[in-house]
Amino acid sequence: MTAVDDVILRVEDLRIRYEKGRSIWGTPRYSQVVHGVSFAVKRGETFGLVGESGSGKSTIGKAILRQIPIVGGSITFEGQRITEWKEGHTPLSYRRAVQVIFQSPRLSLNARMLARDTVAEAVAFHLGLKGSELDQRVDRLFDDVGLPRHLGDRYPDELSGGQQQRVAIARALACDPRVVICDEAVSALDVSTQAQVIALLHRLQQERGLSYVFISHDLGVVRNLCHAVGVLKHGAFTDIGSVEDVFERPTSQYTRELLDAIPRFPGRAA
Ligand SMILES: Nc1ncnc2c1ncn2[C@@H]1O[C@H](COP(=O)(O)OP(=O)(O)OP(=O)(O)O)[C@@H](O)[C@H]1O
Repeated sequence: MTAVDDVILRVEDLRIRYEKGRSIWGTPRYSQVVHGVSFAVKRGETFGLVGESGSGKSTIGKAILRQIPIVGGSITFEGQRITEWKEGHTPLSYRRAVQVIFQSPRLSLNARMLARDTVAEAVAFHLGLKGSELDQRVDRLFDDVGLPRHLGDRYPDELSGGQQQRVAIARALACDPRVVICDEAVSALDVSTQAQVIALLHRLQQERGLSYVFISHDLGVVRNLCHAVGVLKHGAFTDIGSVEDVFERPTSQYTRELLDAIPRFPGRAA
């Protein structure tokens, strides 16, 4: 059994709907996209959310980030029920503790800001550092994500996709988060760059004790990086459990079909 303290983030019976237009009387119409999803993310581990496009993966990520309202259920972070906070009143401490990395760093980075300034801005905002202290912290973050320091003088468009994603990771790490939501964070990268970024995420997890919610449609990648996984279909889990259980002993036909679609899996990233 999981000790309560092992769990950093708990999602219980989460239900989310989006407004889908209005009736001729002006009454809002809703479409429910997440139907009672529950899972726990352990400290220093990775929980994978997999499923086909439109199954509700990013919606769950957005709810954890408090970017969208929920209809029912709860989300608890380090014992605090964050879904009880009023909309628009997310404490800065939570926004620091839970960061996100998106699929396209090109879209998430400011095209007119140098890589170094992108990271420095986050460090200055969250940690209030200036001058040489700020410079040293930014240098360390570049080193931590394996980005040569001289690349700090480039704009996003002058960097490769993998380098851009490293800048986005360095920026996300600037405030020492405990949880990082990785929303298709490696999906846009070519296979060899993808492997390098996965190895980087794995190393950062070991070094910093980070927990990840890893959103992906790629089961091979999930098998490599995740400890536990939930397979989503139309906003509900068809399977949930340890990676070994779900991949070796899937209980639903849907998960079996997804697994059959990939021929074989490499071992876990070192
Ligand atoms: N802002 C929105 N307003 C209305 N419906 C939305 C909104 N965002 C997402 N949806 C719908 O909610 C459902 C779940 O979308 P979501 O983006 O969470 O899926 P996903 O599994 O992350 O898909 P993908 O892998 O393509 O990103 C989809 O049917 C989508 O069309």
